[in-house]
Amino acid sequence: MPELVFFSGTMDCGKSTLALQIGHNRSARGLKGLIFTRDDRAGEGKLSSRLGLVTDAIEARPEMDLYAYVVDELSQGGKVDYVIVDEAQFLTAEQIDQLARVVDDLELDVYAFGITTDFRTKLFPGSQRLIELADRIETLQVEAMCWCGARATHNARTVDGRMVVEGEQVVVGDVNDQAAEVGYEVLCRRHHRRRMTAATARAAALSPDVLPVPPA
Ligand SMILES: Nc1ncnc2c1ncn2[C@@H]1O[C@H](COP(=O)(O)OP(=O)(O)O)[C@@H](O)[C@H]1O
Ligand SMILES: Cc1cn([C@H]2C[C@H](O)[C@@H](COP(=O)(O)O)O2)c(=O)[nH]c1=O
Repeated sequence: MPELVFFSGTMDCGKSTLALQIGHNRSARGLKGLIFTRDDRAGEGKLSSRLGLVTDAIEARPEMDLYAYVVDELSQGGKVDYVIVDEAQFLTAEQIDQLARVVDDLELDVYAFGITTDFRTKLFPGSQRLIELADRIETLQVEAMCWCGARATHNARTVDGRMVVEGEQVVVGDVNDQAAEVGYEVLCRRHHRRRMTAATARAAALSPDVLPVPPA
């Protein structure tokens, strides 16, 4: 039975790597997939992993009808056995409905990869619709970690090194990019709530207020 599967997790937990692996294993068996993405860090029409692998992909612009695209491909004699979508959080709710239609009417598996919540802990529209419609939601097994060692469950945004909780929902960026004005860091919920990034935790540990006081 074909499925709409949502592989979700924080930033930097291996989603794009898994997307590339699923595509690789299927193409090794002669299957042909369509790969969509939107706003990958590597640029337009690319699906890239931090492990260094990158592949060409179809840029899923907001106005694009993904169901119609797959139907067009098939009616022009193209072979499509499955569909992969990376950065699925950026898709519109309508586009997720179109993906569900690809599964139900064209009987193709659709594997969607994305983060669920933004830097304010609010759902992205694409992720919300995937949670509503997916046959299966898979949490990535390689867990990203907060600086405290706990499993990272939330994505924080930093601007000039300081964690922020207001701003545009979409700003393409990366974790561990010291040079960028806007950066990201994955945190556990406790430290996201306290707005405590690795840098602020380090600064607090060095502050005289929390240094052990020697006995008088
Ligand atoms: N130098 C490295 N050696 C081993 N694994 C790495 C290295 N750099 C990144 N990774 C792995 O790649 C993961 C990020 O993969 P990626 O597919 O880009 O994540 P996502 O798409 O979820 O943001 C990291 O969690 C880590 O497991
Ligand atoms: C939390 C958050 C992230 N983004 C952007 C930053 C990256 O470009 C992508 C996530 O990519 P990854 O492969 O999962 O690392 O999303 C954003 O625009 N807004 C946010 O709140």
